[in-house]
This record gives sequence, C-alpha cells and structure tokens, in this order.
Amino acid sequence: MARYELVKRSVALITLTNPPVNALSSAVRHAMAKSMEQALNDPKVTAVVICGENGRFCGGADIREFAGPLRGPPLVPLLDAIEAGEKPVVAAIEGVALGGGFELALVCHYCIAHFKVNHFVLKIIKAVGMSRAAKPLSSRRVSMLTTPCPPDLDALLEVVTMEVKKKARGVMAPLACIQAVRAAATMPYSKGIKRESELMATLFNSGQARALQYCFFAQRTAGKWTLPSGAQWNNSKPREIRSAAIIGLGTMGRGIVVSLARVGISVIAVESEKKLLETGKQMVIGMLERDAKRRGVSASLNLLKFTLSLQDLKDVDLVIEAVFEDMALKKRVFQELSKVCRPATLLCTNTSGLDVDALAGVTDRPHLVVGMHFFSPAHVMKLLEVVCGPRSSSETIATAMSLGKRMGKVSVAVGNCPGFVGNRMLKPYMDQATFLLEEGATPEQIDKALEDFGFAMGVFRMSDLAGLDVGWRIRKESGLTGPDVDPKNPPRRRHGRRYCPIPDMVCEQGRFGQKTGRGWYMYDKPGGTNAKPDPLIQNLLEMYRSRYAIQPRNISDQEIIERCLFALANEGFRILEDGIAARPEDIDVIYLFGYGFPRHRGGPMFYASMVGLERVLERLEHYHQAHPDVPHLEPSPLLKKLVACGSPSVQTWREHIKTMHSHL
Ligand SMILES: CCCCCCC[C@H](O)CC(=O)SCCNC(=O)CCNC(=O)[C@H](O)C(C)(C)COP(=O)([O-])OP(=O)([O-])OC[C@H]1O[C@@H](n2cnc3c(N)ncnc32)[C@H](O)[C@@H]1OP(=O)([O-])[O-]
Repeated sequence: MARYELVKRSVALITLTNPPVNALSSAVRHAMAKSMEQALNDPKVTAVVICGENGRFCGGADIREFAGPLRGPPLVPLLDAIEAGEKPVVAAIEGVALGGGFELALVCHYCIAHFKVNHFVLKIIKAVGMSRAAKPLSSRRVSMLTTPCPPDLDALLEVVTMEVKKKARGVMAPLACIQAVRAAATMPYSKGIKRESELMATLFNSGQARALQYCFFAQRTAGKWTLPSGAQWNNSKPREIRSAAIIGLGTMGRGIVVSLARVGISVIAVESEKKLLETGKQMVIGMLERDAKRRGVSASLNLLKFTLSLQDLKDVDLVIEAVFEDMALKKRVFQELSKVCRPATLLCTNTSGLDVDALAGVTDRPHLVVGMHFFSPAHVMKLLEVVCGPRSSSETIATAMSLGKRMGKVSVAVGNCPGFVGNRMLKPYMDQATFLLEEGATPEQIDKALEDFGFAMGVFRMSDLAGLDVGWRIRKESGLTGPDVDPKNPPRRRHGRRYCPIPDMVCEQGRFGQKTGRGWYMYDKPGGTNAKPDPLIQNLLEMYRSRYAIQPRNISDQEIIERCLFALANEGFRILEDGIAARPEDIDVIYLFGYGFPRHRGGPMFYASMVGLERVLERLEHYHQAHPDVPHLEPSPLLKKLVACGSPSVQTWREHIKTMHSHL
C-alpha cells in the first residue's frame, strides 16, 4: 500500500502502491502515516521523497470507500504532519495528482512534476539532500504563505459566481469552491482550512455527491458488456482497425470522419453526388483544421480520401453507413457493401433507431454487422450506443466497443429494438412535454422547469437544435401524420392512444428549428442560436386548444418534472425488463452523455431511486389514472416488483431483473 525504502543511506523514499491509481484508501493512509513517522523519527533520514507506483502519483481519496462509513486514519492530520515536519518532503509527481492526491502534493515542501519522473527520483533525492542544510523549511510550508487578496475580490467572485450558476445550474460543488477561494483570500490559514472542511462536509453528505460518485462508477461499468452466451468484455478480442469508410457526408458522417481521423485511422468518405462530396470534403477539412488548432496538433488530412465509388472500399477493415434514416436505402447500401468489401470487413450502421438485424439480413455476413449509433455532433458528443443484433458476433461487438473507446467515446452496448435505449426513452419524455402544451403549458415554461432541474437544454430548445423535420418524416413514414393516417382515427388519437399533432402542425408551417430560424422558438436568423418565445406559437396553441375545447389550466413545475421524468424512467424500467439494456447504469450513462441529463442527478434511473421508487410508482399511478389513454404512464411491472421488494438500491436491481429473453 506504501513502500518504504532508505535510499543513499539518508533519504526515505515512500512509494504509494495501490493500483490502478494509487488512491488514498484506508490501508494507504495507514501505511503512509506509519512511513512518515518512521522517516521523521529516523536520525539517518535527512529528507523524504513521495511518489506513486506505475507512473501515477495519486488519484485522490479511494472513492469506493465513500459508499460506507469512513474508516481508518483521517487524511488531514497526516497532511498536517508532513507540512509541519522538520525534514524536507518532496512530491515526485508523474501522471495524476487529483483531489486528496493534489492536497498531498501541496503540503510537500517541494514538488517536481515530469511525465517520466521515475527516471529522476535519484537525482531528486541528491538535490534534496544537498539543499537540505542551505534552505530553511519555514518558507516552504504552505500554512506560512500569505494569499494575496485583490481589492475587488467581491466583484470578481460575483462575476465568477454568475458564470458558474449559468454553466452548472443547480450544482453545489463549484459554488462551494468559490466560497473556499474567498476563505483562502480573506482568512488566516487555520480558519480558511476550517471553513473549507465545513464546505467539504456539506458537499460530502449531499445527494449530489452520491449521484456524482454513482456516475463515476456507472461510466466505468458501462464498458463491461456481457452477452447471454457468456462472451464479454474481458474474454472477447477486438480486431485492430487501421482503415475505415464512411458512407454519407451529412452532419453525422462528417463528425464520424473527424472522430476516426483524429485517432489516426485512415478514412475513405463516400458520397453519391459530386457536389455533396465536395461540400462534405470542405466541411471535414475545416472541422479537422479547427480541431487541430484547438488541440495544438497538426490535422491528419493525409489520412483522408473522398470518393464517389463504393468500389474503393474493397480493402477497408470497417465501414460505417451514415445515410438517411430510410430502411430501403440502407438495405441497398448494405447489399452493395456485401458485394464490394472483402469478406472480413465489419459493416456498421449509424442508424438512430432502425432494425440492425434487418440490415444484417441483407448481407453475406450478418455476424459482422453491428450498430454504431453516434450522437450529433459526432466529433463532440461522447456517447456511442453499440447496438448488438442477435447475430452480431462477440468479436464484432468487442471491436465496435474498443473503436469507440479509441475515439474517446463512452460506449454502451445495447440491444436491438426500435430507438434502442436513448431514443426509445425519448419518446415518452417528449410526448409528455407536448401533452402538457395541449393542457396549458408553454414551450418556455416546460424548458425552464427542465433547465432548472439541471438539463443543459429543455426539450423544445433541444428539438429546435436537432431539427424538427427528422421526427416529422419518421411520423409520416409510420402513418401517424400526413396522407397515410387512417381516417378512422379520432382526432388526437392514433392506434387507440393519445396523440398530440402540435409538432406536426409546427413543421407544416416550415418551422424546422434553428436551421430555418423558426421552430418552437424564433431565432434572429436561420442557424441562429438565441431562442426567443414566438407569439405565433402562442397563437397556434390557443387556436388548437379552442378547436378541441381544451380548457387550459395552470401547470406546476413539479407536474412538468414528474410527468416528463417519471415517464422517462418508466420506459427505462421496461427497457431493463426487455433485456435491451443490461443494467440501470447503462441507461443512466446513455442519458448523461447523450441527452444532457444533469450529472449531479445521476441519470434517470438513479434519480428515480433517489426520489424513492414508491413515490415514483404512486405518481405514475396518479397520472395514469388521469390519462388512461397514455400507456407510457402505466407503471412498469419491474418498477412494481422493485417496490414490492422494498425498493433496493439501484446497484442491486440487476438481481431482480429476470428477462425472458435478454438481447444482451
Ligand atoms: C478520511 C477519508 C478520506 C477523505 C479525504 C478526502 C480527500 C479529498 O479532499 C477528496 C478526494 O480526493 S475525492 C477523489 C478525487 N479524485 C478523483 O475524482 C479522481 C477520479 N479518477 C479519475 O478521474 C480517473 O480515474 C483517472 C484520471 C485517475 C484515471 O483515468 P483512466 O486512466 O482513464 O482510468 P479509469 O478507467 O478512469 O480508472 C481506472 C480504474 O481506477 C478506478 N479509480 C480511478 N480513480 C479512483 C479513485 N479515486 N478511487 C477509487 N477507484 C478509482 C476506476 O474505477 C477504474 O476501476 P476499474 O475497476 O478498472 O473500472
């Protein structure tokens, strides 16, 4: 846990040895305290060097210990002992020094940071030994340093506070950090430290801390996929991908090309027309150049090739199809790829919800077909849903997951059903938002309630950004609106369920969101981002309500949150029942990284568990009674089962999920 060595007969070298990140677990703190005591009491020792094993100084407190009562020696007295000690202590930092690890570095009298500090430990030791006599330690103790207090501190912190409140809506920790900075600037060290401890204690005991700790582990759990066959992340070997092809240079295709090229994969990009190819090429080059400038590296333009011919793809390792969401078109592409590409080439689709297995079925290699569902803009958004069809091989899934990781994505393996996990859950969430419009709410009221909850964007602002026409086209294709609607459907009902036609009416006016300068909001110009409430939408809503004799009512923010978010989580429970997601953590990670769900709320499933499953069940029953024609509000059997089992913690739900037919 911490190795103690006497080097050159006078320097104590303490190495933190707690893989993988040398976190300050109870055992490490214990060993550190013992080692420091030994070093300080040994007359032969003139100086101490602290480093971490395997190229990592220290990842901070061991977060796993936060789940239970804290045991073992506390950290602060250990840090105080190092800081106040009469022997110089040097932090030899390589890799990370985070949280408590950073605090450890701060209390050392000297810090040396290098990307390969192990090579330097002996030199450091020599230098420390030589400087010992010459330099008294008083000037090196952090508690003796004075912090300059700028005269305009209040104004400065006010500006920062406003900024933080805007960027991290409802999040406690950044505001507590500002208060800690104020304490450091205005109080003596001992009082400042006390204030910091109080702030820390408040945060530590908050629901937000639990949510954030949950998110940390959920993100790492998500990569550990498993199939009913027993194949899983640690027994399935991914293939190495050196070359890839992207079919379609629309918004998604362009983002995927950039994501691949910047990790050194050579990419062939294919378009169907010369003009589209040229436009796509210019856009990709521009994106890569901007990206390279931002990251201070040169753009990898020589890795790119642009072509109109699928014949150029015969030797690539993997293809990602990113054409329109049109099954017939996608099938044609997959049939063609099957003929052109060598038999070992993996064929992936970026569909956001179509049947991956139906695409696999038109190829000569269904086992090499998998969904890779990127989120727009694909070179920015971290989420990748890897959609496992029933015939996708474990090697294919492992390759898609590993490629996602290589591109810096958080990859989550999901089963194959309409909308997969993320978009399947989005439907009940968005349906509730539009039903609330019918009943009396406005887009801005609903968005504000969701943004105050912590979402980066409310549902209507998000829809305007994504473009309203995509969903409209899908609704037309599935006969929910347009000329193919069955005339036997009563108004505002489809297939016996409540249906809100307002989004269709908005699209019929050519309002497709930001790109047309009009959507649920109005914008200064097409492509503008500054959303303003639009009186025309207000009129549309009023006319709609009067046409259907709907008496608008005052709707509380609480109702907005409950109906939108409990319907969202309810669908999550159904997804777990159906075996489309393996764990609640996977669903939460998808919503955190793909849909702007606030991290300090942990994700929809964790949020439901924090609210209390009994309460969620009771509210869903209440709303379903009021809206019996909305099946999404009917509590799922899994939710009922979990409540009947005493609402176990989210980490143990998996034990209660008995799927008849797991898709994963
Ligand atoms: C008295 C009690 C003490 C209280 C004192 C409070 C002290 C202080 O004020 C508060 C803190 O320090 S708060 C803490 C402040 N520190 C932080 O917030 C740092 C959080 N950590 C990180 O940001 C990243 O993990 C790194 C950048 C360290 C490495 O990134 P990377 O190279 O991409 O690797 P990776 O894939 O991310 O992780 C690999 C494995 O390590 C695991 N693990 C990692 N850190 C852990 C930890 N601290 N703990 C436990 N485990 C930790 C991780 O789960 C994974 O395990 P798996 O079983 O293999 O799945």
